[in-house]
Amino acid sequence: MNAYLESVIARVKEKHSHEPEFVQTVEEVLSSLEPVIDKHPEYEKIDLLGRMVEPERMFTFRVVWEDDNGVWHTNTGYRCQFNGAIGPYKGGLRFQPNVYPGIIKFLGFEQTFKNSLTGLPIGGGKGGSDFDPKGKSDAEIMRFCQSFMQALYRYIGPDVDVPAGDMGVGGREIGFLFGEYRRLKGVFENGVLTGKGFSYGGSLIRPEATGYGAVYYLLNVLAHDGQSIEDKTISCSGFGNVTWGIAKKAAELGAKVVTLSGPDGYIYDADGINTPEKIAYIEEMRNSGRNRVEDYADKYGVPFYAGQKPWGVKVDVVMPSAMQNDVHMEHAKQIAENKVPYYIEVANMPTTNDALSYLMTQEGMVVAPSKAVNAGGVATSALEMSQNSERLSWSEQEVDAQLKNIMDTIYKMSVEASEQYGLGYNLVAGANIAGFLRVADAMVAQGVF
Ligand SMILES: NC(=O)C1=CN([C@@H]2O[C@H](COP(=O)(O)OP(=O)(O)OC[C@H]3O[C@@H](n4cnc5c(N)ncnc54)[C@H](O)[C@@H]3O)[C@@H](O)[C@H]2O)C=CC1
Ligand SMILES: O=C(O)CCC(=O)C(=O)O
Repeated sequence: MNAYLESVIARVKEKHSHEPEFVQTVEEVLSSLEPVIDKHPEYEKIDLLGRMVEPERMFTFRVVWEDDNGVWHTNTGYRCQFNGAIGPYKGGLRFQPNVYPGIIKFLGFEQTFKNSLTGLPIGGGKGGSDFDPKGKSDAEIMRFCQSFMQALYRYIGPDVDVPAGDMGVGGREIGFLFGEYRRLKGVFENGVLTGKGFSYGGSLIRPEATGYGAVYYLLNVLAHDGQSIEDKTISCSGFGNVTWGIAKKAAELGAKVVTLSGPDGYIYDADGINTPEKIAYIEEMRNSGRNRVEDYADKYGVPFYAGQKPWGVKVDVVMPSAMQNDVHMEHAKQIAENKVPYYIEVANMPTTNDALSYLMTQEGMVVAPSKAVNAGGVATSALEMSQNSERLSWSEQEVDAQLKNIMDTIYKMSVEASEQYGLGYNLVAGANIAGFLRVADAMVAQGVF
């Protein structure tokens, strides 16, 4: 391996051994950049890679909130402003009990390259809290969001840092966060957050955008092989915002999602989760805060497999869409044994590095990386920022057409970058290289920073 590249990875491994998710993404991305780094020996002198793996700024804050019984609780809030070379920091907030700096940093690092791939002026950021939304009342969620924003509002802004949703943060939370920001600042600065409700500056299609974008990306992959999406079966994990968007678009195009999962297990619906009622029920389950997918099996009389993941189900397309490291080596082997032709990552880093390498070497399997596939969400957030700046709202058709165009371009750029560096049809390396080059150019141009 290139000596400079190797030394940066080794340094990250040593320095961040207590943050395995961050080490994992750095190793995955940097390893695939070797042909680029070989071609640019000048990067070493300006320590471009060393700078890229160090967040520009990261901070933690105390979030105190009162529950419905009058008991006070203390959580930790985080914001990581990872890389602002190509635009204001941009990325979601995650509320989940397992959130710690390693998760926020892995997400911020991925976000930097993903945002670059969109071609839009957005830098990489991420944040969140170890707060557990499960079982909380609306009033408790509101008080938590208000307290979170009280600590954060001085450090964000439409041209500074623009948070949005991620796991555990959807339209309801963004509404509470925005209300508190407006109260504290005394200005109607709605470009400060994305994923807002339409009535106060949200973009049409943003709720669906990550899932729709993933399906638009899949259409490109299928077209490359002369295939259509019609009648394809898809297995998804989770039953959150992203899975909902995939199911909705897949149904519209004649394909069907047949699995959902949760921390309790997975369900298999052979008929497909493809009626408006079933799709709306995904949303209902997510919003219930129960975090139980078994509810779907109870309602629709389909099999539920307690404590298991859906990766052993034979389908045409696997789309892990819940969380990081959902697919391990044992699952990768099941997917390969089932001769699944398309492995399309959707959640951020859903595959362990060994499982990803294994899948990428399977004959007859196309592997697509999450930072490209799920970029439609943040891209549409950037379109929301544009609409807020213009003080206009675009039609559903306009946003959707732009989203589709962005996803087509991301696919094309990834293919071209991979070919240009002699890697053939490697969508994973192609996305990493294309995302890296834009950030690298901007960092080189901006000097020591
Ligand atoms: N919301 C967005 O616009 C974007 C989200 N993503 C990524 O997509 C993934 C899903 O995000 P969202 O759908 O927004 O989150 P969400 O909070 O709406 O849904 C997450 C889902 O994961 C499930 N889940 C949690 N722990 C689980 C476990 N141990 N086993 C199985 N399922 C589990 C939850 O039950 C829930 O259904 C995450 O990796 C997120 O970072 C990526 C790009 C944009
Ligand atoms: O819409 C956004 O700003 C962020 C979406 C997100 O969190 C992600 O792309 O992982």
